[in-house]
Amino acid sequence: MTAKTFNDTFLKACRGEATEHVPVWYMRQAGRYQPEYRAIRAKHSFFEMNYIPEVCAEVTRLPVDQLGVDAAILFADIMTPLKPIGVDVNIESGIGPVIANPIESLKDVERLLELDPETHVPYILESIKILRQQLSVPLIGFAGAPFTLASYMIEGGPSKHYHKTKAFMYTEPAAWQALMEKLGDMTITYLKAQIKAGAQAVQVFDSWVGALNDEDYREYITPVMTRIFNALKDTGVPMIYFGIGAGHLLMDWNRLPVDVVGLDWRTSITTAREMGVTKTLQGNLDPTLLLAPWEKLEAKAKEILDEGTKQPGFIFNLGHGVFPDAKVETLQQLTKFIHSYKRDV
Ligand SMILES: Cc1c2[nH]c(c1CCC(=O)O)Cc1[nH]c(c(CCC(=O)O)c1C)Cc1[nH]c(c(CCC(=O)O)c1C)Cc1[nH]c(c(C)c1CCC(=O)O)C2
Repeated sequence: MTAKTFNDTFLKACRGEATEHVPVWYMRQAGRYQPEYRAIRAKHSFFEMNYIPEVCAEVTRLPVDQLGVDAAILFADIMTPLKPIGVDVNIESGIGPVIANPIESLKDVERLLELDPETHVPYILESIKILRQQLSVPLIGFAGAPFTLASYMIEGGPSKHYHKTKAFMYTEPAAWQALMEKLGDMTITYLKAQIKAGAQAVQVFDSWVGALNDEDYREYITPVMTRIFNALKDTGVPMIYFGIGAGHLLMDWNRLPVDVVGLDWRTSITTAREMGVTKTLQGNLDPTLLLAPWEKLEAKAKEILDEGTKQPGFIFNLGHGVFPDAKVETLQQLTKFIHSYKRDV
């Protein structure tokens, strides 16, 4: 087997450098829309797929081989490191994470263990090492951000309005502070361990932080996010920060010591630039468009490419994860289209 040359387009774009083609990867690029994934998932629970490094590596590679994307993202979940520190979480198909022992008080926060990656998540580190031997594209490591993790830990599962989470934040400030500190420490330790094992970029998912207004974001979240990104800066590995419905927070994000901002589909690239966002951008096709006629999908993808490539260093992605009813062929066609895109000058 001859080793393919390493495709570093994604890493160059993260650093804001010009690239030969626009790099692309998709959030939730490994998942139920793939028949091969469904076949493996039929044999294992979600966490079992995490625990067996060969399975984890196989599922991580699936979309790279099948779609030809420019980066792989480790197959795990934002909940993966919470289980060994004392969160009784399960991933239920079609629902998401469900937690049997939600956090209700400072005592519950104090009960959480400190993450020791070598003993708590050795299988994650092993999967990364295996993948680095096999991949010819960069491997993205990731973690959930404190607010988003806390929302599951407090609500006990998915939520619409995060009212328990926000009520806890407002009424139990000391417990909230302690929780943010613990989750901040955990995120730093976990991502440092992933980087040491070989992750070449990291994405921090703050999917639900858009539930906060900008003042609350600054008071309750900016300190912990600043601490996380500052602690990882010395690794030299590009850092991406992503959230949904967070257009009103973009200027706060632009001030964080992070390299790349991930946009959802609600805020166009042009709007973000007009607001004053100067960071490298990643995004932001509405994943529902994967279900639309090709012409409509292509037109929107072209618009995003035209806007994104106005400055060097742009990464194409979806504005949120691939849905289970998307078609592999559509993602293949989209990837080809992005790779063949040339900017009209
Ligand atoms: C909020 C969040 C979670 N998990 C994640 C986030 C942040 C990104 C986002 O906002 O989507 C992150 C995540 N989850 C998963 C990955 C793996 C890598 C990849 O993107 O391919 C990543 C990066 C696998 C997964 N995580 C999950 C699946 C589906 C599991 C299955 O097969 O049943 C996958 C492939 C489960 C999960 N876990 C979570 C949800 C909302 C769900 C989906 C529920 C469902 O649709 O069934 C929590």
